[in-house]
Amino acid sequence: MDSTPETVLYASPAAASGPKWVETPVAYDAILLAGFGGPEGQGDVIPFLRNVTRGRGIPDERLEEVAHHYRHFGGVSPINAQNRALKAALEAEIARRGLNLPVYWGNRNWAPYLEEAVTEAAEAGDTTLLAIATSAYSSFSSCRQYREDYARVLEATGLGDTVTIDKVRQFFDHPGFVSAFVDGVKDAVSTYIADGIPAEKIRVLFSTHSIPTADAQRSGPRDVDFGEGGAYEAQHKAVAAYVMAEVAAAVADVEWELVYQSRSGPASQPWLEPDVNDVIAELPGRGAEAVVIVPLGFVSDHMEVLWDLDTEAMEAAEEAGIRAVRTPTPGVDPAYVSGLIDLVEERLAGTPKAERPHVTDLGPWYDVCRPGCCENIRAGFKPVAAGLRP
Ligand SMILES: CC1=C(CCC(=O)O)c2cc3nc(cc4[nH]c(cc5[nH]c(cc1n2)c(C)c5CCC(=O)O)c(CCC(=O)O)c4C)C(CCC(=O)O)=C3C
Ligand SMILES: [Fe+2]
Repeated sequence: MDSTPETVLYASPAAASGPKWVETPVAYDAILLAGFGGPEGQGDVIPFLRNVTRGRGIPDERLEEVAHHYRHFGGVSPINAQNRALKAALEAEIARRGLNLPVYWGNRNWAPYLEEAVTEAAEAGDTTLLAIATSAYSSFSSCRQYREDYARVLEATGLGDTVTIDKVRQFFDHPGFVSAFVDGVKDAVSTYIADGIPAEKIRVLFSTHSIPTADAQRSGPRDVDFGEGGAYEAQHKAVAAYVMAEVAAAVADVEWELVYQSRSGPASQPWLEPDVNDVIAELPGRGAEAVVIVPLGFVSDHMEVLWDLDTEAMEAAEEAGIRAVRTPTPGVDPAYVSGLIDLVEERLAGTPKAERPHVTDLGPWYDVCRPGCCENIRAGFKPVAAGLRP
């Protein structure tokens, strides 16, 4: 493993002194909505995949192999349209609350890029930015990689001395994020029961993106032991347990498990398991007649949801001969949108940790990532923004 020490470039004054929770108000000028990005036509697919795998020199022939699900949908990922809708919904909520906070939207891997968003903000005189990434949990891919990209963009634009970028806490257990999942599972279980399927024959599968086990172990702060799957797995399990307790109180007690999807990378490298489709195939043998698939790791219906769940997992359920339904992602659900603005307001107000909403014992999560948090086994440490100076 690369043992280069972490460099935190561009830590804001709020993050420089050392609290894990920023309890002093910070007068942010604007929100930076940071998305993953996706192609919007067949011609975009390979250049997009080159961006996703930047710096790893993967030949185009290999990229074409992972392009098939984009090709199937005409080369268009739904993710940019979803982020446009989210930006509009956030702006409406900000206006409703009478706040003065422009929202600049940019992606890590496709236009509009983060570079453009940060440049536009700086030109408007908005230099103290609070980032909301469309990613709820802790891991390299869902947290640190965004922070590396903020640093890369500040470096590339030469705005490192002018612009600071902080981030809202990972919001996996914020009630606004969790609400759509609770409602979705309640509805799905009630519908099955109304159709005459007893609760004992229903299984709920919470599905999230698989990641290399080495990354999972390093997810979250280094100085806390979250067990073998790191903070990433612990966060998903805690949220799923919360959702199922709500379902048990309102509808019925149903068995559940956490499963993984969208594995990539070489077969020799261990990734988190079990795979959603393998578990679905086993369900009839375990006495299940119906399955509820919950896209717990995803904020909107992007390609991983449409392809890996709505296409592949649904096929697996059909082959297994069981009923299956996929519950909604937060998308632009009003509870989610308003929860994201609550996350911004707690930073503007410096709300004490004890007053911050969270539905699991793991939260509320840190405003400022600790040094070494969410390390990536493959790349070691690249410079990051939104961190605590080590
Ligand atoms: C944890 C996680 C999230 C959730 C957090 C978040 O939302 O950020 C996420 C989101 C997404 N991942 C996406 C797409 C891709 N992810 C890839 C590759 C990878 N993802 C990984 C993990 C995650 N990924 C990992 C460990 C890899 C392999 C190593 C690497 O390459 O870093 C590849 C390369 C090809 C391949 O390996 O399959 C693609 C094309 C899209 C866009 C979808 C759309 O277009 O609608 C989104 C939202
Ligand atoms: Fe991914």
